[in-house]
Amino acid sequence: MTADVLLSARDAGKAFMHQGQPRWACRGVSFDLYPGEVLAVVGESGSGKSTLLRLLAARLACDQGSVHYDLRAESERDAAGLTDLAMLSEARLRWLARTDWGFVEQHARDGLRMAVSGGANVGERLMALGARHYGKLRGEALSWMQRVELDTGRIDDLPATYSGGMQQRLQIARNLVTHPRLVFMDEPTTGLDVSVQARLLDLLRELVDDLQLAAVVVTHDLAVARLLAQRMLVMKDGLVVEQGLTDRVLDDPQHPYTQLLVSSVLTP
Ligand SMILES: Nc1ncnc2c1ncn2[C@@H]1O[C@H](COP(=O)(O)OP(=O)(O)OP(=O)(O)O)[C@@H](O)[C@H]1O
Repeated sequence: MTADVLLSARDAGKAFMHQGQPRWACRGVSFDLYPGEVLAVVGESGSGKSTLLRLLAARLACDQGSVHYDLRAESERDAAGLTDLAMLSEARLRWLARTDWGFVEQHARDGLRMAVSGGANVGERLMALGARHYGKLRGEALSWMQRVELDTGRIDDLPATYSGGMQQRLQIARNLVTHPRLVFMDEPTTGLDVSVQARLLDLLRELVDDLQLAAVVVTHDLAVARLLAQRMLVMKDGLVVEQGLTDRVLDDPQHPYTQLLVSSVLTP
């Protein structure tokens, strides 16, 4: 591990009980993610992508190996550097998840608070950081709504009245308002209309560039990986079968499974 690494997985794995026996959903995953870098995790349904993402975001505990995160910039008093997430208290992990990390769910309603307005959804994470000034919170919410191209006139509306694409934009604003260093995304554009998807992907790419965000993006869509990620992991049956620079993996796939994935997209 080098000093620059932001997130590091070492032999990470998770098993679930299946018919009385542990069955590995993912195992032996190792990689380093650097600040500002986007990593895509691709593979077919059931290959273990979402489980891996949940391990990385400490929503699940590893049954094998470990995940480490660079805590240094998280607070002035912390000079711990790369820290095993398993060593952090629940409260500390919650704090990380609300401030230094974002998590964009596939279904926006899983990542939004549906009972409060769009503006409150954005302001809430700032309140977790201690912001209390109503005017400033509203100003930040307005500015983030503009940034993700939402109609600011909808600030007081409940998210349920937003379209699917708008809800996803709101979820993104809610996650980015605290300027996290790392964002986890689980199929962020899946299920949206193709034209909505394309614009949302462009927006995500712009935000990632502008904010110098590091991100781990789970997707079954190689085009999403191509557009957003500099590096990618290919998963099959819970194992990483290939990893490398996105262009290299997609243009010159080495593993037969990656070759199949790539050719299935190219072949009409
Ligand atoms: N909570 C759970 N309990 C039991 N088994 C689980 C659980 N979560 C996932 N699994 C199993 O782990 C394996 C990997 O699932 P996972 O959801 O990580 O795959 P995925 O690649 O994200 O698939 P999808 O794209 O369909 O979400 C599957 O066999 C799944 O049934």
